[in-house]
Amino acid sequence: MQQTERQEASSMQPIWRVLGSLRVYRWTAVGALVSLLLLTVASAATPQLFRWGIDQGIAKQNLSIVLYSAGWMVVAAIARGVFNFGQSYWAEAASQGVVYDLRNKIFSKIQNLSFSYHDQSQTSQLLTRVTSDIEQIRAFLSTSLMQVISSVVTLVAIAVILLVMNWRLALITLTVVPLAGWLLANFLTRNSALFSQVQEQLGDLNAILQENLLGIRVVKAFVRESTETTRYTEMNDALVRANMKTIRAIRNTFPFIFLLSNLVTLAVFGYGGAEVIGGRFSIGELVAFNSYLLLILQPILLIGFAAPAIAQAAASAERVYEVVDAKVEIRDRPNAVPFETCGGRITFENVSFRYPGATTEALKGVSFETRPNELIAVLGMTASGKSTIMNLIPRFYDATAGAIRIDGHDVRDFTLKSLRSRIGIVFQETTLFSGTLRENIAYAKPDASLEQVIEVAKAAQMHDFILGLPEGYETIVGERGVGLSGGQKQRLAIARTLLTNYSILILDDSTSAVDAQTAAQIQAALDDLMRQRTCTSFVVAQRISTVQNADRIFLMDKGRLVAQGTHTELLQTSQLYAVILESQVKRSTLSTIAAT
Ligand SMILES: Nc1ncnc2c1ncn2[C@@H]1O[C@H](COP(=O)(O)OP(=O)(O)OP(=O)(O)O)[C@@H](O)[C@H]1O
Repeated sequence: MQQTERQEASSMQPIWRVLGSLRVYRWTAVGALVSLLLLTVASAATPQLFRWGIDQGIAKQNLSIVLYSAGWMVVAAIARGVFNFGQSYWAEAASQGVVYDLRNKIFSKIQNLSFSYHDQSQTSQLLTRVTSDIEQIRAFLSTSLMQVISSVVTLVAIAVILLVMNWRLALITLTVVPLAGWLLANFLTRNSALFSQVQEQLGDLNAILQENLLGIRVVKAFVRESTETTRYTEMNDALVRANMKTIRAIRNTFPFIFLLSNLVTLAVFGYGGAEVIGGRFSIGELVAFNSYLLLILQPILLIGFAAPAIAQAAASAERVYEVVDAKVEIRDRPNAVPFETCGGRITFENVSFRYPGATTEALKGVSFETRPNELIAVLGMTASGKSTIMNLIPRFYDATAGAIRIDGHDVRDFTLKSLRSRIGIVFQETTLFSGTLRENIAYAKPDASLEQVIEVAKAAQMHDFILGLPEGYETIVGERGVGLSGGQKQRLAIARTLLTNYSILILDDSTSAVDAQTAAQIQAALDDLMRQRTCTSFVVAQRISTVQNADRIFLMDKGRLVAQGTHTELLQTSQLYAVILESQVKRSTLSTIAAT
């Protein structure tokens, strides 16, 4: 029992937190609340006007009172309209304010979350949180919350009025309240899990859609359209089934509430009619009583409809706060200092690393030190840990054991912003943003002049291609660079990085999709830049030309740094190097033949 109470309390906790965020918009919320109270007064006054019109006007054949009461009824109706508008307007304004803040908060949190969080969370689930979960919260604040407050106020006001008018009849009427309340409470306790399930399934459905949109080319290439459609349809069916379950639950509860109200109407009419015949109650009072009976049912139903929405909003709020509260694993240390000058001494001290959730280590006891202005090529079989080394230098992840230092300072002692802005990295996979080619190249430096953009595009062997386009640098590229070849995207990514204020440059297999000749041209242009501008450069290398140009080669195997030295040295000392090189010579010869 205690445990259930605790669970309920904790499941409603996010709702209290949402309510707390109304503090920022307290005056708007107060406006909504005051309008709501005045609306209740106007509604509760109307049956009294009826009573007055019937008892003092119609029964006593006094036309002026009939007209007066009718006139006041019109005034009450206008007041209801005005206050209704006021409460909807202000409630909407407050709810929009809260979700505006929440949307911004969750977005900026997503920007700050570490790589490991994004590795483990589904993009589509995050999308659902930012869109439909936040919408549930908005609907709760603007509608359900108002419904509940208005219902409670109306119930209390009407109960008092009824008790004053005729306490016996009032007690008969008010029996409907606890009974309907009990039915509703039962309904909610039994079905709260169902409401969360609906939200989760909506997230899953979005996940399939998103995955499919991103991978639509693969789907088509492997002729998996019908399987994908079946997968989506099955999930869609499950969502409809869960939704229908909630509808069935509603269907099983609400008819009983209506039945209750009808029974009470019967009792009021029977007992009230007898009171009127006995002369203890006027007809006007009975009519007013009946009107109040209708008014008392409305709040109960409203609470009934609001309750599932509140349960859904609580589930949504919990999911939203889960992201807002997620721990940012990689952050500045309290006394972090800016990374300003780079001498070029990058040291890995017995570094081991295991990706969160992985069972094996991606790096095992890696140690090395670079010398100023060195160009390091990192070579190794696939999955040997090359990219992982690159990921640790800008602290995309922190080493599980050991330390990484730049000029003797632990990278964790630098502020993240300064560290990352001085490291230019070109990833293996390229992401472009929707916009022009120029905007994409100048992504990290939006105020770069066209000359600067052209300069880096030239270095990345991209300039001639761009000039050949009708719109040149103003050509729009899609969010994923649709319309550009893999090699063109990679070159654009290189240009984008070259425009930053880097002093350490990391090229993670970033010319893998570029033909050998162009890669050599890029390499030649980069070689100059690397030697002039950087303190140290790393190139995850696939090409012999890169390896030969490098000052030193690090050879990785199964997470270990197994050999290091110049090309000539490694040829003599490492059998693995010879094997890898041989496979690359073959690949290079094949691509040269293909190119000619
Ligand atoms: N985000 C991640 N989460 C969990 N494991 C990962 C992640 N990224 C890489 N790994 C694992 O870490 C190991 C090293 O991967 P890494 O990407 O560093 O290899 P690589 O040498 O760069 O490979 P490739 O040449 O194929 O790019 C692999 O076993 C890989 O499965």
